[in-house]
Amino acid sequence: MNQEPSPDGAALRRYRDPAYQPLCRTLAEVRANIDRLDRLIVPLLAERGRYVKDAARFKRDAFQVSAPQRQQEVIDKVLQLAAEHGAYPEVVEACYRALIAGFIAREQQDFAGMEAVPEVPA
Ligand SMILES: O=C(O)C(=O)C[C@]1(C(=O)O)C=C[C@@H](O)C=C1
Repeated sequence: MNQEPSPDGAALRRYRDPAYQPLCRTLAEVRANIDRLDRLIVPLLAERGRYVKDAARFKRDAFQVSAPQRQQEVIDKVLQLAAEHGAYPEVVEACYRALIAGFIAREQQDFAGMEAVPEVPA
């Protein structure tokens, strides 16, 4: 029978690595920390989204919105940050590929609703 884990029960398993230091006494405590971090992450994603929206003002066409070279720079940068902070690289890369895909879709929509700035004659 499938059953969700008990939030308040004692640990059922342990890591074989003797150096592993548990962070929490219960799953409820683990989840309270995950929820705390999600409350920090989502506002940061909202702020990031506002800058992506602003980026559309500086672009000429759909290729520039997609900016594949910049996408690769962002992936390389976050993989470097993952290494510095001990984050799982495959998780960071998957998150950022999904994030960028979502942001590009939004930016393409924003771009389609914009008008060109008239060019000022020299
Ligand atoms: O840097 C840009 O030009 C952006 O629009 C931002 C961003 C990003 O989410 O980091 C989004 C779309 C582009 O594919 C490249 C990067």
